[in-house]
Amino acid sequence: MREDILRKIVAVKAERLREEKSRIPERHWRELAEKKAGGRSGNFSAALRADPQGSPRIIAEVKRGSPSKGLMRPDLDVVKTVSAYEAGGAAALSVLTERDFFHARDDDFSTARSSTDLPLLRKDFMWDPYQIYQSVAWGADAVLLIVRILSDDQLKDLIDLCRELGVDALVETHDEEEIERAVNSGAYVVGINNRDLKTFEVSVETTVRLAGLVDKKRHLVVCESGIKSPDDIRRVRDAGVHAFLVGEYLVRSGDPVSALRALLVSS
Ligand SMILES: O=C(O)c1ccccc1NCC(=O)[C@H](O)[C@H](O)COP(=O)(O)O
Repeated sequence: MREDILRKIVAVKAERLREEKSRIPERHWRELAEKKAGGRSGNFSAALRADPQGSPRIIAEVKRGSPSKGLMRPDLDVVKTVSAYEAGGAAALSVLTERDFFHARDDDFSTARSSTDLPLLRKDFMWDPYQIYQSVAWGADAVLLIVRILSDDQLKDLIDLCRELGVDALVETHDEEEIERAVNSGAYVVGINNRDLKTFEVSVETTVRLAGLVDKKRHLVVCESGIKSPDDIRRVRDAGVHAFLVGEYLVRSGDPVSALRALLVSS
């Protein structure tokens, strides 16, 4: 069986981070982040909270490629994609910023930021406060924290730092144990990723199974990965999930406005 892809990604990312830190010290990002702190506070989580009878909240992802699918959209135009997601009714956007496995370009996040006022999630592999300061300095409303790559202390410290800086943390889990660790570390927005990191198989049944473990009155739950039809949304929505993170289905659709609208009227 294949090795968990996260280990590989983190090893490559650690090298990139070392190089980045040698060029730009943490102080630079910290000072910028502290100036911006609280400016966009709570935007992301507020966008995911909705009237349970209303349409589903969708976080639409800007995604050029992935470890499971390779380079899907080398031609992806971030400005046009963001504008289509806005027109289609996305509640928030996710922008992948990892270069080696997800083929992100250096300016994808800044281009998205200057193209929309919708809440933006920086989706990357993060374990160092440096990356959180940098995300806030870039104008992120939320950052991804993946439980599997963090110790309990790291997770708690990063969630606390996010709170101090007024940025939401989408705390991503894959199984029962990780949900418990996320909740015990103070996560408010809990993501459940449907992708098996060893086989790359995706099944929305993962969210259906795990969502029951999260108290929906105290936490927001986000279903992540593998959503490719209105039926998937219907199925998961019945489990009480607040929002859905959708990438591949939208970037491959050829018509993201219609694809998003179809998902939004699915319940
Ligand atoms: O997308 C992958 O292949 C992948 C592999 C290993 C770790 C993470 C991966 N994806 C990150 C994501 O969580 C997704 O980009 C996001 O949930 C959207 O998923 P999808 O709608 O299936 O593109």
